[in-house]
Amino acid sequence: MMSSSPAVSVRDLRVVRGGREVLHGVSFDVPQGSVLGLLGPSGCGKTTLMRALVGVQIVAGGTVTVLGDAAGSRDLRRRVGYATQAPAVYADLSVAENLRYFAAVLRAPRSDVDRVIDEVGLGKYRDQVVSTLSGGQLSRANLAVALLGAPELLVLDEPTVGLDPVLRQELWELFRELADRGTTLVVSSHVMDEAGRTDRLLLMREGRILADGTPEALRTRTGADDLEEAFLQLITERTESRA
Ligand SMILES: Nc1ncnc2c1ncn2[C@@H]1O[C@H](COP(=O)(O)OP(=O)(O)OP(=O)(O)O)[C@@H](O)[C@H]1O
Repeated sequence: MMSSSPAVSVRDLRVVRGGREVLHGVSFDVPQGSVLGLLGPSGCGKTTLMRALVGVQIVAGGTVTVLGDAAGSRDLRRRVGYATQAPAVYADLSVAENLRYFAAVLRAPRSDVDRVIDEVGLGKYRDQVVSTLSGGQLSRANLAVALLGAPELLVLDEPTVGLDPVLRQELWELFRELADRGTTLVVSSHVMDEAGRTDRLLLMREGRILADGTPEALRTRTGADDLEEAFLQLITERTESRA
C-alpha cells in the first residue's frame, strides 16, 4: 500500500570510511510498501548506505530519515530489520533455537519463529545445527532473523547470494508479498536479473547514484533490452560526459 510520506528519505548523505569519502552526497526516497533494489559494482557503497539506513554508520553529512525518525533512533530498533552479508546466527545452535533466542531479544512473539522459518522455506531444517547448514540454508536462516517481529522496513544486504534460481525466485516472491502487505524493502544485489523484480532501482557507482527509477524507465531511457546493458550504457554516458 503506497502512502504519501516516504518510508525512507535520504538527503545529501556523505560518509567517510578509512579517511576516504565513500558516499558523496546521496539523495533518494523510498515509498512505503515498495521494494527498492540497490545495485552496483563491488565497493560502490551499497553496504555503507544500508548501514546508514539502520543507523550503525557514522555519517559525515546529510540526513537519513526512516519511518519519520532519524535513522538509528531508539524507537526504530524494532521497526527495522537488517540482514547483513555476514550471517549473524550462532553456529552451535539449531535454526529454531537461534530464532527463539533472537525472538526473545527482539521481544517478538514466539509464534513468529514458526512463521519466519516457513517464510524462508527452512521447515525441514529447523532442528539442524547452523554449522551443518549449506551456504544457501545459512543465508536463509540469517534472513529469517531479520523477519522476526514483522518490521516495517527490511534492509537486506545481498540476501540471495549463493542461492539457486528456484530459491531466489521464491525469496523474491516473498519480498513482493511483504511489500503488498505494506512492508518497505531495501534489497542489494549484484545480480541484474533480480533488478527487474523491484519497484525502483538505485544504480550506484563509486559512491554516487548513477540512476534512480523504475526498471522500465531505465530500459526506456537507455534504449537497452536488459538492465545489465542499461547499466553499462549509463556508465559510458557518465564517463563520456566527464571527459
Ligand atoms: N571498515 C572500512 N574501512 C575503510 N574503508 C571501508 C570500510 N568498509 C568499506 N570501506 C570502503 O568503502 C567503500 C564502499 O564499501 P561498501 O562495503 O559499502 O561497498 P559495497 O557496494 O557494499 O560492496 P560489495 O558489493 O562488495 O559488498 C569501498 O571502497 C570500501 O573499500
